[in-house]
Amino acid sequence: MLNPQQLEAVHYLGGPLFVLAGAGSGKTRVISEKIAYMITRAGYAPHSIAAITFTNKAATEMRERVSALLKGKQSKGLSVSTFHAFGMRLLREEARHAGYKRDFSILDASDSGSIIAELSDGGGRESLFRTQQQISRWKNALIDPEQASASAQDGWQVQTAQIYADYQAVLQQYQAVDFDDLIRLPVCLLQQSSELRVKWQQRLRYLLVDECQDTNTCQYLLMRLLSGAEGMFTVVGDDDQSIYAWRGADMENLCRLQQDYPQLKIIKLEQNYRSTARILRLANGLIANNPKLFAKTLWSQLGEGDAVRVVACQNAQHEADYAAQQISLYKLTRGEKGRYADCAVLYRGNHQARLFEEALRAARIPYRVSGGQSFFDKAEIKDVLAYVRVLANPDDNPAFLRAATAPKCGIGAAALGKLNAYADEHACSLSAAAEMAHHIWADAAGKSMRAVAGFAELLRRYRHRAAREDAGTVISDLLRDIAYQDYLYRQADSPRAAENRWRNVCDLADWLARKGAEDGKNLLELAQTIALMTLLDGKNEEEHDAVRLSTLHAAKGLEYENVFLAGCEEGIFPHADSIDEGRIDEERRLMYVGITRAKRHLTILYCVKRKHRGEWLFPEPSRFIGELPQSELQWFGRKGGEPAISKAEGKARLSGMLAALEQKIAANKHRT
Ligand SMILES: Nc1ncnc2c1ncn2[C@@H]1O[C@H](COP(=O)(O)OP(=O)(O)OP(=O)(O)O)[C@@H](O)[C@H]1O
Ligand SMILES: [Mg+2]
Repeated sequence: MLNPQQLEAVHYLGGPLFVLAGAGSGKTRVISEKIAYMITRAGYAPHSIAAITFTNKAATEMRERVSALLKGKQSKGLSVSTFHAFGMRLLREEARHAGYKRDFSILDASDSGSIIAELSDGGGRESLFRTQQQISRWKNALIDPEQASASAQDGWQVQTAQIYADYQAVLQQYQAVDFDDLIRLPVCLLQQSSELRVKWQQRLRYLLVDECQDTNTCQYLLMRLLSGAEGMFTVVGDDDQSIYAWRGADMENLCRLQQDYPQLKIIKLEQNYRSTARILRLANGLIANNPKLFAKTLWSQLGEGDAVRVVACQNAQHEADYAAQQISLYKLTRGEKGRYADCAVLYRGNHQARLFEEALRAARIPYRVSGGQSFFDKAEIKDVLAYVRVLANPDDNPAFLRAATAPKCGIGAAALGKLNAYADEHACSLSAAAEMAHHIWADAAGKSMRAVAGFAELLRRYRHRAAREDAGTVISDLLRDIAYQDYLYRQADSPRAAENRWRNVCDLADWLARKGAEDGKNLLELAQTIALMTLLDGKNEEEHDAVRLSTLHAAKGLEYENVFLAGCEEGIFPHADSIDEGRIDEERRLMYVGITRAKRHLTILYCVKRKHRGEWLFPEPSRFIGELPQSELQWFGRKGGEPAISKAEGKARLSGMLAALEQKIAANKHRT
């Protein structure tokens, strides 16, 4: 049952609406319920509604939720996606207005990083990162290369503006866009053409945006352009959970809403349905240390709940073992009802994941990592996807290069150089140059010539098949024809490593087959879908009962019964860079996000000793622990406090528990 404020938000369709509320107050739920209400009661056709979520995973969840609420009524045509996926859809449809083909490639951060590295002369990783960030910032502020150059403040900016101009030219030549373009280009198109604006505004009668505190200026503009002057939208958000300022998200956008839409209605939600009263008091106590943009209160009816534990661990190994052991205990003491998937370990940086993975593996606890190195960043996956990309978009030269060299098919550096020269001279793509192998090499029997012609023929054949046959068949035949498995075994350090990598490739092939069948898309059409999935949340995984290991950033919007906040130490969380650069408020909001993921059980972990670059450091506990209402905390392992269980003791207990669990499972099997 929705509460009166939630109902009001669901029913209000009279103009722009902003639902401003703290964590766990049902903002996301309001969006799902509102979509269902609009379709079943208010006469909106599903295809006239677009909902925007922050991650692909959130979009999947929302889609499922809405279809459950619709109880069989059709939701076909309803768009629930991230800003980037939405932008891609628009751009695909209007590609020619932006000088692109429909099948443009989408480059991820590392692809665009390599292009930028090639365009800039020298400089280390640090300087490349700065350049890439600056270009991204310009793009998000809708500043084009000429404007960037005109407004450059110093030598570095002048140089970077030049790289920006070259970079854009290369993207155009490759028929590729980067992630920023997926929002920027639609915004430019809609700004420039009133015809397109009207077309899209008429098509989308209503827009709903979740997590709007994290939209950047470009995304905000897209929203405004799509919803027109009337502002037919509902946005929901929480200024206390704004954690993407470093990527250009701007809380000012929340204030801008009020200026841009004087008729804006604001509804506040105050009841939290997620967490116990004690967890909420901690969250409220912490965030009170930040300056307030909007005043909010949050209360819960879910009872006081357990004390929140703060555990001083001896070192990072101990921290990981402790979490693993507590998770076993949690599962064991709840019998049938206990699920690993109700537990999450959240941390500030990806590098913290490894020890938890090892500890969970040792304790035979299934887990999933999110927000970490994406599945799609693995070399073998990028290799296979390079084939998919170059099949979909022959102009994608980086994909051509990667595909032509992994596995090696007899095309050496010299041959590639020759191809490149031909492509430059004739202003064509490498794929097109490869088709001309007979012209480029006079000797028809030469090895290079045969290799290049063979590769061109392979691409041609598969391009033809990919447009007609189902994705699964095409990809598995392709893998066989290029002997990719043999290549992995030749390349890898050990057969085991090769086996793992081949398993990843098979996972990808299975997934492509399934996704293709589900969405009715062929391999060429899937290419763009895949590119988008690398953003933020990696591969869409099948849900099964597994502990979630996640960065705090990637945990936004989610909830778990039992949450462990790991590495709460000065330098780690808050992060050393944020301390140096005075970005503590944003780190505090991140801590607020972490605390409010917990429904019932919350454990805060820190290490008194941690190895950093081979040296032992003795970090201070995070200042955020000190800012929490101390009477709500129960300490373990601190001098004079209750001891955290020692490592040896923990291991002994854990193996005892595992044995008991195995017995139980065996007994169950017997019975059935
Ligand atoms: N009226 C209600 N009655 C019962 N449960 C509710 C109600 N509204 C929301 N909930 C539940 O409360 C939990 C939190 O809701 P939701 O995720 O929508 O909150 P949120 O405001 O989006 O949180 P966050 O700020 O973390 O994104 C969910 O489990 C949701 O199903
Ligand atoms: Mg939410």
